[in-house]
Amino acid sequence: MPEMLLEVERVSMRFGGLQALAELSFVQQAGSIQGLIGPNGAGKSTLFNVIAGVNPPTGGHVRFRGQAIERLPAYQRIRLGIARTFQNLQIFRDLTVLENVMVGCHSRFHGGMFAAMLRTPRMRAEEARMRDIAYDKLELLGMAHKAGIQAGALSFGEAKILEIARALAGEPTLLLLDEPVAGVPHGEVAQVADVIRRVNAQGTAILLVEHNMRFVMGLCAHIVVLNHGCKIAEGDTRTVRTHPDVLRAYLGAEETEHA
Ligand SMILES: Nc1ncnc2c1ncn2[C@@H]1O[C@H](COP(=O)(O)OP(=O)(O)OP(=O)(O)O)[C@@H](O)[C@H]1O
Repeated sequence: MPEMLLEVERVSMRFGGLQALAELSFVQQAGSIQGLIGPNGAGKSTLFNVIAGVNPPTGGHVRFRGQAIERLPAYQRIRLGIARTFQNLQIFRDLTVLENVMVGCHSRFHGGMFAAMLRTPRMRAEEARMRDIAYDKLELLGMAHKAGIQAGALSFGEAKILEIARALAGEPTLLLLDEPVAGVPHGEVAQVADVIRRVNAQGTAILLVEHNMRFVMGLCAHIVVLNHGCKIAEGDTRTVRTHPDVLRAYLGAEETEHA
């Protein structure tokens, strides 16, 4: 029996008069890849923010490995094993690729600022360890040969993969990917899909928000569909693709398939 990793239970999110999420419930098993789709404004990013700890929900519960986390600050959730990437690229363009990934290691290390400034032996050892972990992540994602170059010189697809590598540096058990192929040229999409499969093969569960339907259907065995903050369908790709409410929601929103 697979472990229940994430339980979203009747989660609501209200911004003033706007109900962005309405009593939304779903679960995610450890080690699974799950898609979260829905037209613009359906509530996908709001849900990511609730799970990652940007905003507490106005109702309901989020449990991670059985523990209620909906009131925990974001940094504590990272330590528990929840990592995310963002819709808009957030890399440090002037740092090297390796240094960008090392930034993601900080949640796992505890050397203080003074230790860092004084470059104590402990701090130097931590830094060497971070370098090794960061390099391992780049190797896993097929980016080790770019470790020393400036992140600003990467292609857009590589930069999106770099963000995934940085999120992995904290050794998450759940990775939230917010539109990993938005804006990625067609020729690089398969590379990002391959990276996501590799990450998942290492045991990391993935919750994937993406508008590119072919990409989602190719990666996810199970998909949850939101519209106007409510879950309108969930199931395997076939169930979701043929569900009348899903077809109606997408037709109404003029969604297009990018791939
Ligand atoms: N901080 C906020 N304050 C007020 N309203 C918000 C806030 N964040 C989101 N919303 C509203 O909540 C609703 C859901 O937005 P959300 O960004 O979660 O949708 P989405 O499914 O991620 O859309 P997209 O696919 O376009 O990214 C929208 O109506 C949005 O305008």
